[in-house]
Amino acid sequence: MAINAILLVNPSTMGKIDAAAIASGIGGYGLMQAAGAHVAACVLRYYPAMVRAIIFCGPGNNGGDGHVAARLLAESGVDVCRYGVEPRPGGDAARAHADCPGKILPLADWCPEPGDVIVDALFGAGLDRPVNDEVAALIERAKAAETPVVAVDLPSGLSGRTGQPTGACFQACHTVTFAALKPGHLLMPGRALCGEMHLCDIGIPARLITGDDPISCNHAGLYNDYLPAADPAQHKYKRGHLVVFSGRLISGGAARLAASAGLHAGAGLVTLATPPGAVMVQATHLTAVMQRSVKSADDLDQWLEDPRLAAFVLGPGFGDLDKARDFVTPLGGANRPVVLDADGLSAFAGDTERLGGLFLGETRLVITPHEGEFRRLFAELSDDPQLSKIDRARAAAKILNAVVVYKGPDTVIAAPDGRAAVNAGAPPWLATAGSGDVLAGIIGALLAQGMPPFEASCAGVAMHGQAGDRAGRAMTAEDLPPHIAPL
Ligand SMILES: NC(=O)C1=CN([C@@H]2O[C@H](COP(=O)(O)OP(=O)(O)OC[C@H]3O[C@@H](n4cnc5c(N)ncnc54)[C@H](O)[C@@H]3O)[C@@H](O)[C@H]2O)[C@H](O)CC1
Ligand SMILES: [K+]
Repeated sequence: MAINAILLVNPSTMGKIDAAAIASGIGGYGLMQAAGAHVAACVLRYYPAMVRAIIFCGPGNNGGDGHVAARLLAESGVDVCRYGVEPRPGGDAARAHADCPGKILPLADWCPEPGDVIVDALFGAGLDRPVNDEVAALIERAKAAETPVVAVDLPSGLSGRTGQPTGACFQACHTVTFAALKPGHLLMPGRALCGEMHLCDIGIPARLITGDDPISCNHAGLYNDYLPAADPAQHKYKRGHLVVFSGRLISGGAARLAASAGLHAGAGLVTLATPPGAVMVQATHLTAVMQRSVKSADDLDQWLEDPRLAAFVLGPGFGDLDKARDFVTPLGGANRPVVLDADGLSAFAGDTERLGGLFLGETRLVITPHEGEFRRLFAELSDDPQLSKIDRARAAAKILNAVVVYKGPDTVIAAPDGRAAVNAGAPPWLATAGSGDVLAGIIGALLAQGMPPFEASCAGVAMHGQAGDRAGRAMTAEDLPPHIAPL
C-alpha cells in the first residue's frame, strides 16, 4: 500500500496502474471504496459545518468514487443530494451506485443553497474533451454561488496531462487524488484550479506505481549524488572558474547579479567578461568577482585557451544580439558547459538550428527561457495546444541537444534524453526583475563545479527557490545571492 509523492503519472498511465492492481488481485471496487472514503473524509475534515453535501456523479469511475463518498457521508449523518447520470451498467461504478441508497437527480436540478459543499465526481482521468454546455452551466452556477468544491482526482474540465482546462472547469478548494500526482496537478493553471492537494493511498502497492515516462517532481533524488562535495583540500580552481559575460555600460547589473550568485553557489572563482567601455563602471561594483576586458570574439577565442575556465553564462543584460551570436560560436566550440539566458536566447530567435549546431555531441548547453523567450525560440511548439509544458520543454531539449529550464511558477527542467522534472515549490515573489539572472548564475556555478547539466539545472532551480524562501516576500533580486546556500 503506498503513494508515490515524486513520480508524475499521466492519466493514461494511471489507468494502466489501476488495471495492474486489479490484475494482481486487488479488487477494483476495493480501490474505488478507498478512494471514495478519502473523499468523504476530506469533506468532513474541512467542512464540518456543511448543511448539504452535493455530489455530482459522472458516467465513469470518477462518478463511482462519488457514489462511494455519497454513501459514506450519508452514513455519517450528512444530508446528501446526488446529481448526474447513472453509471454504465456492470462495472465498479454501477456497483457503487447500487450500494448507495437514494435517487440521482439531473444536474440541472441543483439549486445552490447556503451551506452546500460540492463533491465534483463528474470526470477525472477519463476527461478527453471539453465538458458539455450542461456541465459548463453547472460550473458557472457553483462559481456564482461561491459553493466550495472538493474535486475527485481532478477538477472536472482539467486535463490531468497538460494542466490546461479543456473548456469550462471547476475551481476546487481541495482535490483528492490517488496513488500518484498527475502532471496537471502541478502545471499551471491546473495547480491553481486544484486548490489544496491531497494525495491518498488507496491500496495500490508501491511496486505497481511506476511510469513508463520519466517525469517527476523536482526532488533531491534527482541531484543529490551529483552535488559538489565540500572538500577541505580543494583550492579555488578545483571549485571551478565561472565566466559571466557582462552587458554594456548601462546594463551591467544583470551580469553582476549572475556573477554574485555564482560565487554564493560555490564557484571557486567568478570573472566578469566585460566590454572595454564598461570595465571602469563594473570595477566600482566588484570585490570578490574578478573582471577581464573582452572586446571581440577573437579576444574570447584566445582567452578560451585557458582550460581553467570551467563554465560560462551569457545573456543577462548582454544587449548586443549580434555580438551574442559572435560570442556563442567560440563558446560552443570550447566544449565546456554554457548557460544561455535572456539576450543569449533572443539572439537565436527563429534560428534554433544554428544554435543547436554549435553544441553537438555531449550535452553541455543549458537554456533558461521564460515564457516569452521560449515562444521567440520555439513559436511552433508554443502554438500547439495539444502539447503540455513538459512536452514543449522536452521537444526543445531534443532540438537543441540542451537542458531546457522552462521557467515559471511551474518551471519544467527537461533533458534531451527525455528526463523531465516539474518544480512547483518556488515562492511566487521570485517573479521579480533579475531573479532569472540569479538562477543563471547558480546553474553556471554548479556546472563549473562539475555537475552534469540536467542535475545542475534541477539543483539550481531548487537552490533558487530556497533562497527565495529565505529572502522573504519583500525581496528584490539583489537580496537573493546572500541567501543562496548549498542543498
Ligand atoms: N488508481 C486510481 O487512480 C483510481 C481511480 N479511480 C477513479 O477512476 C477515474 C477514471 O475513471 P474513468 O471511467 O476512466 O473516466 P472518468 O470517470 O474520468 O470519465 C468517464 C467517461 O466520461 C467520458 N468523458 C470524458 N470526457 C467527457 C466530457 N468532457 N463530457 C462527457 N463525457 C466525457 C469518457 O468516456 C470517460 O471514460 C479516476 O479519475 C478516479 O476518480 C478509481 O475509482 C479508483 C482507483
Ligand atoms: K472530478
